[in-house]
Amino acid sequence: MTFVTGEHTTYYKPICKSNQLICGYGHIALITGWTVKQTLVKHLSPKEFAVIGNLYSPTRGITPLIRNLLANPHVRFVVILNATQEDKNAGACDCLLDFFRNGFQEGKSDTGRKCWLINSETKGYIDFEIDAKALDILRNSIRWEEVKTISEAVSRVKFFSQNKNVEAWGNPLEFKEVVTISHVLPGSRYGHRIEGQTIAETWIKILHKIRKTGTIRNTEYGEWQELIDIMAIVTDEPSDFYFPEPNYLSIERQNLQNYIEQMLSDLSSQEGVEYTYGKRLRSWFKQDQIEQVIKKLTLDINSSRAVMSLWDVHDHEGNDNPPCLNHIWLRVVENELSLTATFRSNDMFSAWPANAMGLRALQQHILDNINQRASYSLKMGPLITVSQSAHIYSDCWEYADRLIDEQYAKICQKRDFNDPSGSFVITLQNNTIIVEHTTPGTGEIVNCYTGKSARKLYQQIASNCPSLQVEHAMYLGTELQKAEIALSNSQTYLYIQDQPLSILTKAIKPVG
Ligand SMILES: O=c1ccn([C@H]2C[C@H](O)[C@@H](COP(=O)(O)O)O2)c(=O)[nH]1
Repeated sequence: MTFVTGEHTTYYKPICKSNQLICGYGHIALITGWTVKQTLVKHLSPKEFAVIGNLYSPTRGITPLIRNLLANPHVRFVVILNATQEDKNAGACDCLLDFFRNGFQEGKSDTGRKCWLINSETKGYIDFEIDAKALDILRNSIRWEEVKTISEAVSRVKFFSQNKNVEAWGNPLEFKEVVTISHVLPGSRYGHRIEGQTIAETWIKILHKIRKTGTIRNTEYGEWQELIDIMAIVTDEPSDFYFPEPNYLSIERQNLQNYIEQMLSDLSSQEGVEYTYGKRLRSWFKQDQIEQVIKKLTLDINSSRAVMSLWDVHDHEGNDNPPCLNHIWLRVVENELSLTATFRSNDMFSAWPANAMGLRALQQHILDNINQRASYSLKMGPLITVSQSAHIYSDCWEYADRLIDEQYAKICQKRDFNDPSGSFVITLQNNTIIVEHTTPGTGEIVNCYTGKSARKLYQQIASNCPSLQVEHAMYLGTELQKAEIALSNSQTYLYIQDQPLSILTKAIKPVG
């Protein structure tokens, strides 16, 4: 069946991401890349376009776009607005253009999933469940055009919309979607502490934590899995940033410098470009807040007032894109400068690695300036992010799960046993279990527990040291149980910490 859309009666019916799209009655899809779509819709009437939508990511955004185009065969024109620096960084519009220009081939995603790979310098994926023939029909049936400015986009849409009697290329097509099922384990919802040496390592731990115990909920953007208040502590990110090889992060090294500039500089705002954090920090409140905190700490290194605010009370009124990063605080302790940043809402898969790297660069900038101006030799302390709604969108669950499968076990294997809560030395003396609690590193004794029952001892230790690392606590439990067995069978067993229980030979059996 074919039908004629010249009368503008066919309403666009998205099958994916419907709440993120502005739909109309025309036969032109306007893809705005990273430009805010509201800046275009105000220049157009719903008769002139079929749909207006953003395209952010070449690996995750092109598939839903294509599914929607296949389900709406009356769309015969695509105008792609490839205008901003973010578009250049993400490469999604370039990759979509390459899909139309160069096609696709069978391949694998970075996480090993079979998919259609777009023939492009930018990695772009299309779900393998979509029939290749249908993709070719789409490529041959749609006229596409790249534009570089908002006004050009508007005028091309208006121009194409003058075409009357445009025929649909065929019947609507829909293809199966592979749904990633989540098995959520029980766990507390509020307040989580995650620590890692690098942003890459901390990220995997964050993904693991959210995927295992996060609450699945519906939002205006579709489904996501969320924990509330994740505090992520990155202790040792190197100054030139660690990118794993091959890079599994959701940011590429070549895009980092540009992101850092958006965090540190007051880039002049362009129509359609969302606020940048640099603008909020440098000029939004008619103050350069980065300079303010440098001056504050230079004058008083002990100040607890080194605060920067990004949330504007007016953000409640009619701002469609209020900042996710809201508050930054710096603190010097024992010659280290730490930076703590609070996000009201944080996309932990797609945005957190870039957010964390930008903040780390800001921390370095502030440190360098304080050291220069006040001849201090402060060192970089940890970067701490507090993500209030810490979420992973459902379309990233599959990627996140594969990454967790590949990386999480490796990270757990290379853990050290330096529990900041200290260590425990267990011995048997005078028919009693002695447990000495020592400081990490120097091994000074800070407490001593004595008794005959493993359970009573671990209960005392647990109540005194509630922040023991999980594996350390489990280890202590097994050691204490071994000590109790040896104590109640002192003629048979010898207890030595970290050794298997050994059976006493006659020669070394204790007397009496
Ligand atoms: O620096 C940023 C900017 C945006 N987001 C994500 C968080 C949310 O997923 C979405 C913003 O949605 P609202 O909370 O503004 O509705 O973008 C971030 O994680 N970091």
